Amino acid sequence: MSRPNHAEISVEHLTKQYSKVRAVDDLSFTVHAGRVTGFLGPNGAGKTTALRMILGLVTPTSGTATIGGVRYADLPDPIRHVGAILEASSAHRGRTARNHLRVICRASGLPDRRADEVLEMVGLHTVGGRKFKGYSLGMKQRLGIAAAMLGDPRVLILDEPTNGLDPEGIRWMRDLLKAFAAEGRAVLVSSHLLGEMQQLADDVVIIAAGRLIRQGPVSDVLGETAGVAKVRVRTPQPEQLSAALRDAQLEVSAQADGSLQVLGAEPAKVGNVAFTAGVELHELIGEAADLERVFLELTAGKAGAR
Ligand SMILES: Nc1ncnc2c1ncn2[C@@H]1O[C@H](COP(=O)(O)OP(=O)(O)OP(=O)(O)O)[C@@H](O)[C@H]1O
Repeated sequence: MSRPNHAEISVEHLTKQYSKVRAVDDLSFTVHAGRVTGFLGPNGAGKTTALRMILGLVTPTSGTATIGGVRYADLPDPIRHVGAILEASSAHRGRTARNHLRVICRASGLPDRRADEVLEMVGLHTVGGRKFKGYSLGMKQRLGIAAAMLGDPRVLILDEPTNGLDPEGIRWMRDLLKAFAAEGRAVLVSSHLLGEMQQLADDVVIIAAGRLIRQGPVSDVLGETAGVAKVRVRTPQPEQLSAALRDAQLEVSAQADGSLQVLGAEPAKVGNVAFTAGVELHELIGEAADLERVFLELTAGKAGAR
């Protein structure tokens, strides 16, 4: 067997049974180096439990989670391999951000200057001397990322990192994580915000009720459910067009605003059907399947919270 990439996360048959709840159920997936992997599932799906098992904070009932082939607990110098944020960063309220990071540096055998380097990376260098208690939630999130990056890790694991960030902060986070992955590192980021993942992730792992629903490149997962692609079309001859579209085996429904919605077709197909039927079009808009709808479709009937 070839040795796994040192930044690859491999989850195999991971299961966590609490007394009554099976929080994670025979879950297997791989997080590849050089890619951002979105870990998606409704609230209570088991994301946090799975991440905590990868980080050695929760003991699995069965199964394994390894990073570069090694369990987290067996990594010789974990801060240099894996950076993680499990919740908005917390620090001593009266301590400055810079001192907070320096404390971690000293405890981990890293040079003090590393604190300033990561503050610069996350755009907090001008406020590094301010006390933590004055930090906004967005600044705390940035500080959390700074702390996760101290050891220049090959792997970054983040649980809902955009919670509390404003749109500018979300864009910043997205660019940072993409740049991190582009350097050949692995990024695993959980979220229940699907639209956000669509813009951030290269791959997705979708779970519900502790079980794997889908995994793969975002484009494949969206493509698989191309049937949920929608086209909105406006015409002065809606009856004629509806009939022609149904003849072409497409699903059509009239909308309250007078337009028609066609499911499972590309705009070109709808345009072609209209042209062949001699129907005039005033509007033709394709709406790509978004992750939100794919997600609802894939997890239908599989409640997240148990
Ligand atoms: N320590 C625990 N003891 C008992 N049950 C737990 C424990 N931790 C989690 N659970 C249960 O396991 C299930 C999965 O929880 P988990 O927090 O992993 O989900 P999640 O996908 O991260 O959800 P959220 O997005 O809401 O954080 C839930 O039903 C939760 O109540």
